[in-house]
Amino acid sequence: MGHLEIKNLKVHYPIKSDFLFKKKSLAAVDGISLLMEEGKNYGLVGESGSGKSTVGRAIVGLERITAGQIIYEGIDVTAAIRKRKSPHKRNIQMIFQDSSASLNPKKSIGQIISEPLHNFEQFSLQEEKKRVLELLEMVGLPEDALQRYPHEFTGGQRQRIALARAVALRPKFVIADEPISVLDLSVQAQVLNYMKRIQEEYKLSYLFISHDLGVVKQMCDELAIMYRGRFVEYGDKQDIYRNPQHIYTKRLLSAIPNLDPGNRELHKRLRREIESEYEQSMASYLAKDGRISDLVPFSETHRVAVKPSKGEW
Ligand SMILES: Nc1ncnc2c1ncn2[C@@H]1O[C@H](COP(=O)(O)OP(=O)(O)OP(=O)(O)O)[C@@H](O)[C@H]1O
Repeated sequence: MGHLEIKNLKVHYPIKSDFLFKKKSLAAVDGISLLMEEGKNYGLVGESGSGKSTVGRAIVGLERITAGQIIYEGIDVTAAIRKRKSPHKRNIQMIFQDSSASLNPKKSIGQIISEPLHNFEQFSLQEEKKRVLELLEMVGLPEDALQRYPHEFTGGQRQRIALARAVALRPKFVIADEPISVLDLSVQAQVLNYMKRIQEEYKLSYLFISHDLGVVKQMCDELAIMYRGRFVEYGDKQDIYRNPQHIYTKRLLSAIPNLDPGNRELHKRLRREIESEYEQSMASYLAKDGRISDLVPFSETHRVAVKPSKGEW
């Protein structure tokens, strides 16, 4: 079984400093590690600005890494993955949130989907067309989509086109960065269904990036909760939903709208825990005249024990 490992990844962006000669940087990702096994799905969840997209982009080689390693099948690909035609790219692909930016408006759907095939396969024209049609069918689009352009499709259809392009080379890992967050609810479910179906067929793994714990619940086996460039909690999905350890995770969970009736009790419990933790930290903050950052102890990563799960959450 293949695996993709991220080891102590850091991505720091240089920022302007008030002082001459003093360089400052923003730690968008500040030392995260994750081991992804082929066939399993992973969720990366956090608020806007927590560093999720930067992690995804770094894994596929779109960011300059400050420190750390990307290891695929035991091989350090950190430098190689940054090259446009790196052979590792065929196994690690990405879908972006905004399809109007990620699909070139000047290229037809046929050209867009066949691009990775051009770069990595030695197909004849006929073979290439056959494969593109196969991919279109997989994402539920008609043959005549081949000659049409991205603006002629809805947001949901464009994400399906992006999905077809991402899986054209049968990659082992697909990083999906908020792939459905700008779509209507009914369309969201449709795109997720195509993603699931393709996963079953290709046995690939998704790293599903989202700000919404409700969405990743359907898609992932394991979850990492990210806050200010670090993981504050990592573990089995069921465990995290049933028994979140970190106050930040509790806050994200308690913010999920429309919880099923069975989970209202959990909601209430989380709210009580959040209030009590907040009061405690406020008391200790006032007692020792600490810094604001002492208010909530966000620095520690909680590992949730992986227990056998009893039924769906
Ligand atoms: N190219 C860049 N240069 C400087 N700072 C950046 C750059 N890209 C991202 N950042 C900053 O890094 C931090 C993390 O950004 P990132 O986009 O990874 O977060 P995110 O959790 O994916 O949020 P969102 O869901 O809003 O995209 C933010 O503070 C952002 O402003």
